[in-house]
Amino acid sequence: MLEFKGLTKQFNSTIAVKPATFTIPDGQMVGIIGRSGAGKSTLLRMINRLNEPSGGQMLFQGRDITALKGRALREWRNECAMVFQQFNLVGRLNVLTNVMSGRLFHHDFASSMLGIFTARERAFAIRALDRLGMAHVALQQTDTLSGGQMQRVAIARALVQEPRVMLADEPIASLDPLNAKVVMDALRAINRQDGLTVICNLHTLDTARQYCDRIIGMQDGVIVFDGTPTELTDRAAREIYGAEAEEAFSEAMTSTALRPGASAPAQPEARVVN
Ligand SMILES: Nc1ncnc2c1ncn2[C@@H]1O[C@H](COP(=O)(O)OP(=O)(O)OP(=O)(O)O)[C@@H](O)[C@H]1O
Repeated sequence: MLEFKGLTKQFNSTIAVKPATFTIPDGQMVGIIGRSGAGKSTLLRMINRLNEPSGGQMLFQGRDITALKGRALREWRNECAMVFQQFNLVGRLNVLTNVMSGRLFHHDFASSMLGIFTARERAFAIRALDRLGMAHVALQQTDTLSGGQMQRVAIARALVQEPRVMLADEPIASLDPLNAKVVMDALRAINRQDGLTVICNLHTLDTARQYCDRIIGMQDGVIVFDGTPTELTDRAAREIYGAEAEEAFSEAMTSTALRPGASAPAQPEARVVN
């Protein structure tokens, strides 16, 4: 369980995230939505401490994440795998090497510099690629792949970290609707099959509605909505998006091709924040 207790972030005069208090139970798939600048990325990046909180506390299974330093902090970052909008892969390396780089935390400096991985790690990486339908390109140079394929490789790399939480910062923002569906299906399969908590920032309203158990809506650094997709009425969504509502709604219309797999979403704890 991830607990946020008055977690806040200020950049100079901008309060990007105002004190946020909420809990994410293990195994939930959470979508964070809101207009540009609402604080979504800052909130997500505080979880793995890529953004250092300015105040408040964050606990994972009762352990204070905000207090971690040195190796303990690196270990937490390894447990908290992250996928990014721009994939963050090394294009000139082959796919398998990119995936195995997810194991670097488990290596000493010398073996990581030399790129020495065990046979077990290679097999693990191939299995992760296979889960994402990408094992056939394991030895291909990464920059020859399409965006959707690259994001699947990035997810495979995140998986070999053996994470306890998966963070995804706009994972489908650079993809066409078909690839976006493949990537969201993969994230949801991982969530359902492994019971892994997945927290993702999403621009597309109906993607959040279709794939997430729970939606958190942010506006000007404040969580203004926290509930299930069915509780996120059009009226509530318009309030979250404000002046950008029409854009969010038209994106929803153009992405109706996104239909997740058949399994029904688990019922999360839900609450509407006014
Ligand atoms: N490193 C930074 N330095 C200064 N201000 C920042 C920094 N990062 C974010 N901000 C500010 O914090 C606020 C929240 O930004 P954030 O990127 O979290 O929003 P967002 O909802 O993720 O937006 P988008 O959807 O456009 O990515 C914005 O006003 C932004 O300008």
